[in-house]
Amino acid sequence: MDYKILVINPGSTTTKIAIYENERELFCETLEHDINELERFQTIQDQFHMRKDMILSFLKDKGYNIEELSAIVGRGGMLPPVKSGAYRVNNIMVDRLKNRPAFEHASNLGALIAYEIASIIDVPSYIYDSVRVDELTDIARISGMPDISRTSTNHVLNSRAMAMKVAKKHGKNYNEITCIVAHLGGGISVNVQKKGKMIDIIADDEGPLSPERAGRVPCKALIDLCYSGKYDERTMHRKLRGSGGLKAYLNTHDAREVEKRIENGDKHAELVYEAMAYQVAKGIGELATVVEGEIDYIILTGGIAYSEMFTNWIIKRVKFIAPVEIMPGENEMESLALGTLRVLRGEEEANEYIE
Ligand SMILES: Nc1ncnc2c1ncn2[C@@H]1O[C@H](COP(=O)(O)OP(=O)(O)O)[C@@H](O)[C@H]1O
Ligand SMILES: CCCC(=O)OP(=O)(O)O
Repeated sequence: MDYKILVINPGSTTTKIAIYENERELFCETLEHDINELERFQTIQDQFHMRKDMILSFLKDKGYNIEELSAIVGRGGMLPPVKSGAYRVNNIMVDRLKNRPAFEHASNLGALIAYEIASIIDVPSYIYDSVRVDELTDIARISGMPDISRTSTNHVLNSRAMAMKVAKKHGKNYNEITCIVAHLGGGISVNVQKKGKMIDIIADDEGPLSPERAGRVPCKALIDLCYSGKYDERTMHRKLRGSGGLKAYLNTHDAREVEKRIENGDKHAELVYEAMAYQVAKGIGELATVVEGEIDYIILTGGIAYSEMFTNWIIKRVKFIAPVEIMPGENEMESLALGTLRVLRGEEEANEYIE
């Protein structure tokens, strides 16, 4: 039986869409959203109709009939912690993402738009390997402050897909290997996957600085800044996510632009950019202790993994731990499609979302 799957992946300034017929990609398109147009909306949630309508008109203009779709999958958003794999989108998930997401993020729209379009044509909608997959061990949850329990938010979809690819490349089963994956994109996350489970992570506000995020910063100074009266809450959040990291130090979140400056002799750019690699390497070292150094592969993936300059800085610091595999780019659209295909074929069961 043939299946056609529409994949929806909303990012901060783009919505990527693709249609897969079984394993074959029929097309993949990035719909760009004008930054001035996005600023018209108070919240990301308010962009729902604009993004959904844009997808539907794109499909219509290109002659794709949505009635032919077997299922729709969206990138999973900021839910309370969930399991890995697929979830069928239901009313409870929709209510959570619309009204009480863990925090605002463009990916919250993935499930919502998938559900809305799927209900027009009466097919199922799913999310797969949500950013909120949480398989941390009990010991990893202790933060040092009883009011704050550690939880997991990271680039699960691409990180798991790359780990599976590397396992396959070496003729091994994903569930047999232990690896550390660093996703090097606009946001950076590092995670350790032991025999199919992502048992600890270093990401986001606990992680390395990244093109648009501050990462882990000294807490006492951060508290002082929050109460300094200089910045409101929204601005402080933006300093951590959106306008932190390379953007704050160098006024660009494009790693390629930073590399051009370094090639032209900009020593400050070099210091900050190498600090980002240094922090990624430190994160890998830290997670290596979680599995007592027993690691089969370290995997570098995401857009910045295309850069030899950047990956070489990491490799020189971590190659004593395990062999390093470079898997540049991200595999999110294919991973969403293939995960859904396994569900449609009955090779994998979708979880039911409950709270
Ligand atoms: N060839 C390259 N060399 C260095 N950096 C790159 C290259 N290609 C893309 N990047 C950087 O990758 C980052 C985006 O990574 P990507 O994984 O595509 O995004 P995201 O995780 O934000 O969806 C940007 O900082 C971009 O400049
Ligand atoms: C670290 C959680 C996932 C995430 O932030 O995704 P983006 O980098 O795509 O925003």
